[in-house]
Amino acid sequence: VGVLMWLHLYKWNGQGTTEHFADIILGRCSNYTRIVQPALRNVDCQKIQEAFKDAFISKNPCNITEEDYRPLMKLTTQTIPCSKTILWSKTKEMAHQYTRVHRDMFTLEDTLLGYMADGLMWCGDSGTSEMNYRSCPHWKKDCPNNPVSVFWKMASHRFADAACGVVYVILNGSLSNTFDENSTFGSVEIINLHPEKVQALHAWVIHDVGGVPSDSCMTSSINKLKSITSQRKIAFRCQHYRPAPFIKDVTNPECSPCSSMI
Ligand SMILES: Nc1nc2c(c(=O)[nH]1)N1CN2[C@@H]2O[C@H](COP(=O)(O)OP(=O)(O)OC[C@H]3O[C@@H]1[C@H](O)[C@@H]3O)[C@@H](O)[C@H]2O
Repeated sequence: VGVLMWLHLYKWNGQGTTEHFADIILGRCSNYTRIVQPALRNVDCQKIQEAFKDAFISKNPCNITEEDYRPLMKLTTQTIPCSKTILWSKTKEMAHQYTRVHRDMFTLEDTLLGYMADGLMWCGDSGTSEMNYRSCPHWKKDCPNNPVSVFWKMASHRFADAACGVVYVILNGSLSNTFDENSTFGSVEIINLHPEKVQALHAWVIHDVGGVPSDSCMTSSINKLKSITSQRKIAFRCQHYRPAPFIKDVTNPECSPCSSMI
């Protein structure tokens, strides 16, 4: 029986549920609603923890749906001021350095939902109420509709759906496809921005310090992003930066910012 149990727990190719997952969710929720955003102090973190677990516990981890997360979504609705939404793609660390300096702006991680889940893994299995700490489905090697991938797709969808005013996106100018249509930004967020609420998308393209300042706003992938936004009746603007001035917003003689309207 032991071997069968071992096989049952180790059958996936992805990392297992983060140790103390439920306690981390509860602790992060309390921290966020008391310290990071006290305006949310009336949120019930116990209920949120329960709703998060109920989304995937005792369910097949390859057949999770956005519906499973609806109760959690209802408990974590949050209003972001217009022109304060920051999206990112392949620039996670840079985006969070920026919002650590510009505290009035929000990446998904700076909202309660993203703050609680960032960096964690979680999955369960039908037929048991336990979390699987040994392994969880890998989105490519096992299945895309696993608890973590469905969560980020749903959270990203909702984050973009709620955005208004000017929306910013931080992209990586050091990659050949600075804009990747298959990324979450490219396949979920950009298509869920509402033209009646979002006037413009401003892309900040960051290229390596010391790297040759390519004119990374004129690449084919950025032109693809521009064509998608104009088809959706959303104005587009692109500026490219070196990391340092971008983060500290200091003027930098050679590139302050190197803007190019396209
Ligand atoms: N911890 C977070 N993870 C993710 C966020 C997010 O906000 N926080 N995501 C997605 N995401 C997960 O990160 C990788 C892809 O990143 P990466 O390839 O670097 O970029 P993506 O465009 O796919 O996704 C970033 C974009 O979607 C939201 C966030 O608001 C950004 O505007 C993939 O597994 C996604 O499911």
